Amino acid sequence: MSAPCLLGAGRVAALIPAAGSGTRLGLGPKAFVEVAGRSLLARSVAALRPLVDEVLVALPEDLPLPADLVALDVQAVVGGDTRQASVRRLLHATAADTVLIHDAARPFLPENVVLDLLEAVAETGAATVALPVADTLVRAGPPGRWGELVPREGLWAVQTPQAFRRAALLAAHEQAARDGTQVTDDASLITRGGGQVRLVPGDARLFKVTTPGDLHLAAALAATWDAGGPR
Ligand SMILES: Nc1ccn([C@@H]2O[C@H](COP(=O)(O)OP(=O)(O)OP(=O)(O)O)[C@@H](O)[C@H]2O)c(=O)n1
Ligand SMILES: C[C@](O)(CO)[C@H](O)COP(=O)(O)O
Repeated sequence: MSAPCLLGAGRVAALIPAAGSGTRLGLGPKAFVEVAGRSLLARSVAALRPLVDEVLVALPEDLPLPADLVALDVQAVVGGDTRQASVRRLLHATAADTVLIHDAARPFLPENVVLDLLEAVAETGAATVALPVADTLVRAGPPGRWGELVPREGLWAVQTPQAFRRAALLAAHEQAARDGTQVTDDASLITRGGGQVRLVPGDARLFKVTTPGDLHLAAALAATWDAGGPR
């Protein structure tokens, strides 16, 4: 029996938005960028495939599914103009009970984080991985100048994966499409409709590869990760 079934989440689909253009990284479609010989997308898929019943990825329109993913039994859909649009297309392409949404751009995903998230979604219907903020926070004033201190108490930085009952997230996306709401993650859509979202402690290694500096960090981490270091 699969991990999701054991945890009571029903049939689980991992939905991976991977259709971004990677503007901030500047190396072309980001999900296809390689770290230590393996793409960000392949790393994210490999982390999730053993833990879920199906995997769907949203790709840029002109790019086929890489050959190494076909072997992993992955379905592809064409993504949209925004992350939100890509996730909406993925939601329409599955009939799973529970969906786990994970950025292709977060390639180092520890198994215990996924299992904690699946347990939480089975209990609550909506949960996201996140980390308590550890730095002092400031809102900038004039460009490049300290403006106002933001108390960090109670603040968490939201990561992925996030997990939801598919029907609830699909309804939230359809509502957002009707009223033109644009948000940067899926948990926000649930809370806009009055829903509760459980925060599940994440992992520093789940950082999102966004800028060139992150790629150096990813290469360093891959050396221990690929050698089977602690997950
Ligand atoms: N139209 C889009 C935009 C983003 N994504 C995906 O959403 C995740 C988070 O997006 P982000 O890190 O912003 O990636 P990019 O949009 O590629 O980066 P940038 O904003 O620098 O262009 C990534 O896995 C990305 O591929 C997507 O599926 N469809
Ligand atoms: C979903 C997300 O990774 C949670 O932190 C984030 O909001 C994505 O933002 P992006 O600007 O699309 O990278």
